[in-house]
This record gives sequence, C-alpha cells and structure tokens, in this order.
Amino acid sequence: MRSTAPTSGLVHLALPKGRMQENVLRLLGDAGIRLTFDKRGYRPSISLDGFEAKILKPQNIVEMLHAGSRDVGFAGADWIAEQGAELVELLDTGLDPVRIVAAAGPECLENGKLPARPFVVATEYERLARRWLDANGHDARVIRSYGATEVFPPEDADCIVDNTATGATLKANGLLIVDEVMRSSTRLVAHPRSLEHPEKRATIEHLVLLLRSVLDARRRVMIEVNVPAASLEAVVEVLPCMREPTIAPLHHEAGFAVKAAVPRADLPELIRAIKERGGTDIVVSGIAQIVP
Ligand SMILES: Nc1ncnc2c1ncn2[C@@H]1O[C@H](COP(=O)(O)OP(=O)(O)OP(=O)(O)O)[C@@H](O)[C@H]1O
Ligand SMILES: O=P(O)(O)OC[C@H]1O[C@H](OP(=O)(O)OP(=O)(O)O)[C@H](O)[C@@H]1O
Repeated sequence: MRSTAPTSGLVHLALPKGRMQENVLRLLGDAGIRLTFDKRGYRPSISLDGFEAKILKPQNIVEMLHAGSRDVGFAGADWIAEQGAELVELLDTGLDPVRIVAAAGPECLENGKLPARPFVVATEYERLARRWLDANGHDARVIRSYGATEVFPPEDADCIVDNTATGATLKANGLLIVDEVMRSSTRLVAHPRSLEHPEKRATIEHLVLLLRSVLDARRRVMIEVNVPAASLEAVVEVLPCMREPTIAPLHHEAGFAVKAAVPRADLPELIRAIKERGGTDIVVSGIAQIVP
C-alpha cells in the first residue's frame, strides 16, 4: 500500500458500500455523474473527467484516505472521529443522519442514570465510547462488538454506545437512550496532501461544486407569481430569494411576473404571505442544480 497521497493527476475516489451507498449514488447521479457497474465489480467507471472510483466499506474509506492511498471519499463523521483520521472535510452532505448514543435497559439504570458502580459497555466505537466514559467520569470496561450491539444487555453488557437512525432497534431491544455521544452524517472528505496538488485540487473542487449545487437545489424550489403593479414591492419584500428576484412585465401592462428560488421550508408561510399581498397564479417547481 502507498504511504503517501498518489502523485499522478488522476483523483482516486472512494464510494461507500452499504447503508450510505444509495444516497451517495443518487447525489452523484443528480449532479449528472454517471457510474457504470460491472456485475459484482467494485470498480465502477465514472463519467466525470479526472477521476477513477472504487467501492469500499466506509470504515476502510477512512483508513485509506488517512493513509493517502485514496484522495477523496465519502464516509460517516462517526468513523472519521472514531479513527481519529486527519482529513479535510469538503462537504457535509447531511445524508443518512444518525446519532451515536449511549443506551441501557431500565434494569441497569438508577433514577434514569447509569450506575456509579463499575459497568460494562459494548460498542463498535471503542474510541468514542472511551472518550465519552472518561468525559463523564464513568468507571467502565469496553467490549468491542461487531454488529448486533443492542442485544448485549443485560447479560453481556450493562450499556451500549451505538448508532441509531429511527430508534427502532433500540426500542425492539428494550433500551433507553441515556446520552448522545455525537451526531453523524455522510461527509465528503479528502487527504490533505491531495489538495496541495494543483491539478487534483481543481478536479476535486469541481466535484464539490457539482455536489453542492445539487444539495442547495434540493433545499430550494422555484416560485413564480403574477402580481398587479400596485402590489409588486409588497410581494418582493417577502420573497427570501438568493439575490434579487427576476421581474418581467406581463402583456398589456397587466402587472408583473415575479420569479425567485426560495427555501422549500419557507413555502407554506410564503404562499400565505404572497396571497395576502395580492399575488396570484402561483407556480412552484423543482430545481435540479444551483451553481453560484
Ligand atoms: N441507519 C443506519 N444504520 C447504521 N449505520 C448508518 C445508518 N445510516 C447511516 N449510517 C452510517 O453508515 C456507516 C456504516 O456503514 P455500514 O454500511 O458499515 O453500516 P452497517 O449497517 O453497520 O453495515 P453492516 O451491517 O454491513 O456492518 C456509518 O458511518 C454510519 O453512521
Ligand atoms: O435506529 P435504527 O433505524 O433501528 O437503525 C440503527 C441500527 O441499524 C444498524 O444496524 P444493522 O441493521 O446494520 O446491523 P448491525 O448492528 O449488525 O450493523 C445500526 O448498527 C443500528 O443497530
């Protein structure tokens, strides 16, 4: 294995196998980046110039990026922290959010808290668990689990440190959350030396621009509304657009058409405010990409 970042201009990209794969591939696809897979092959061809891609488990992606044999890749913030990898975060995609929590069965808890006596913690996240235990002054022994961590209590451990998304697995195993250790989501990260290589840096920055444009677009919608001349300023005032809205005169001086990309989350209040201010014929449509 190489011990430093690859030196040719080709960027070595690591894509996740497992949980995070679907959303990462959809993000790339929405950015117009096509991946072609061979049956059971882990080296898809990628349509974006300057890249070659390989599929790895997220935990290995962190290792390979830290070692410098891959330049850039997708991994969970949890495993980056767990491995103490010194990587540059290029993008928090916000995809596949999870919480890393400490949880225990009611029989282990004293007034809803972990006991003062020494106890046993099962976890895949040894470093994160140890740090959390020390920070909270707990006296505990850590057992390394390899999945199915929730089944350890009460016989094989008192408590667990594990990730949770919907909470269904904790509930099904009768475990209660006692603390949150960290929050995690899918990040795009790079080996620091890969960003010192001018050609690679430019290639990587182009990828980041494309992906960010999709993530930004997902948070916004395009709203178009017709406004009588007398209401124009009142409607424009409530539009939280990116710069200034586009305003076009309607035929026969029938008012104006106003168009703006607005945060999707603001839409319910915005529609009410536009109607109150005299806007009509509101059309809302999706946006594929927003490139600044
Ligand atoms: N619902 C989820 N459950 C587990 N991990 C998730 C979930 N959503 C995102 N992740 C993230 O996926 C990464 C681990 O991916 P991986 O494919 O190894 O998950 P896994 O379900 O534990 O896989 P496996 O069961 O094959 O070990 C971690 O960074 C984790 O935070
Ligand atoms: O909060 P939830 O939506 O229930 O999801 C979280 C659970 O899913 C994952 O387990 P997975 O099914 O991958 O099995 P594993 O524990 O063997 O990795 C993870 O390790 C949690 O156990």
